[in-house]
Amino acid sequence: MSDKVTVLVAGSWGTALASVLAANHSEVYLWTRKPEQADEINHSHTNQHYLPEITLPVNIIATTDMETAVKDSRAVVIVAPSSGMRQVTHALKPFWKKEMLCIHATKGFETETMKRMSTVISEELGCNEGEIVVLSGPSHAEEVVRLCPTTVVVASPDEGRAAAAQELFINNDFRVYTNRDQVGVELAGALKNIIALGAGLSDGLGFGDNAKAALLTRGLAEISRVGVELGANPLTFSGLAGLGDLVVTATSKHSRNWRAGSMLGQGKPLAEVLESMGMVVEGIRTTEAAFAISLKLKVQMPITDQIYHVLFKGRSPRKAVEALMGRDRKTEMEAISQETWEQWHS
Ligand SMILES: NC(=O)c1ccc[n+]([C@@H]2O[C@H](COP(=O)([O-])OP(=O)(O)OC[C@H]3O[C@@H](n4cnc5c(N)ncnc54)[C@H](O)[C@@H]3O)[C@@H](O)[C@H]2O)c1
Ligand SMILES: O=P(O)(O)OC[C@H](O)CO
Repeated sequence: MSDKVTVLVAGSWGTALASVLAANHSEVYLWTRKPEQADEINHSHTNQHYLPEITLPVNIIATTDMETAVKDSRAVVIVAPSSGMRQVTHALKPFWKKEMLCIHATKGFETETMKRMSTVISEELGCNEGEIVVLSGPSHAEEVVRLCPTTVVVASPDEGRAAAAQELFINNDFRVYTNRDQVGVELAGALKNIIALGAGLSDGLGFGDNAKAALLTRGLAEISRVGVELGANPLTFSGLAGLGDLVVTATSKHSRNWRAGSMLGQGKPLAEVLESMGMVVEGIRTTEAAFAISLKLKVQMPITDQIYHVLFKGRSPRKAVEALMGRDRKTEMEAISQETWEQWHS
């Protein structure tokens, strides 16, 4: 089998994952829709807009031609933002072969349908959802390209495919665990972005560490709650894709979700915040999807509910905090359904 591997889309994370793969494999093809970006990567070995001051490995070959990118590849890693996932996977389909390993590293939902990314990909490629591997965990692109030690998890119910994805990526700087809980890993990676926005809002309002610790802890409780209702293993939320990624996204200066939340907390309007980012802020769309899911499943997500109203209904961040702090008195475990509680303690 050839040693060629392919990454679809050359944003921050796609480029960083291509760099990891370039350390392990002889040829890494990186597909982008932008010809000027492909030229920059091939000639200057940089991707300045997304990863300033980083020199990329020379065995990353950028192209705008999907067939060139994918032909004879052993694995395709899709790193489109959730908003572009269906379109990118649709473009991949004519060149896709069943024997290729398909991995995605996107953290979000298709907002219109509330579907997870593995569902969207499997629908477009015409394969089983379980054949897709999801890569997630605490991993900012800016640190991965500087070879800072990073750990991630690759998840699929197909243990052979998860092991193959582990083998593809693992090296001394990038440690990869496997997990069978594809649903949980995918949901944890997407939903933590909402709580990271909330942590940014709290910091933007000038609150302290107590507020942030509360948001992370109660946030983890509510994303685990909805995750379990959607079929996740609750333990996944204590792992790299859950707690690990929640901590990094809610506290790191690299986090776009935290930064966006912080600007909103300082009173900037959403449109201005998004304009100034120049990169995707997945938590915005994810809040919309999670709010709709919580209504549909009748699962309590009080923090998500408040952030939804701040983002889309003009509620002031201060009013949102008041609403959270003034909720009915509860025991800490009260919001967990009886059924889930019994499952955990049986
Ligand atoms: N940046 C990180 O550190 C990081 C880490 C882990 C996971 N992620 C996840 O990876 C995904 C991608 O994020 P990113 O940071 O690379 O975003 P980014 O904003 O840095 O780059 C997104 C890229 O996707 C391209 N794109 C958007 N829609 C497209 C379409 N329809 N067709 C083709 N190209 C399209 C854009 O042109 C851009 O180059 C997100 O789900 C994010 O949560 C990011
Ligand atoms: O920069 P963010 O907020 O999109 O977060 C990136 C990753 O999800 C961190 O693991």
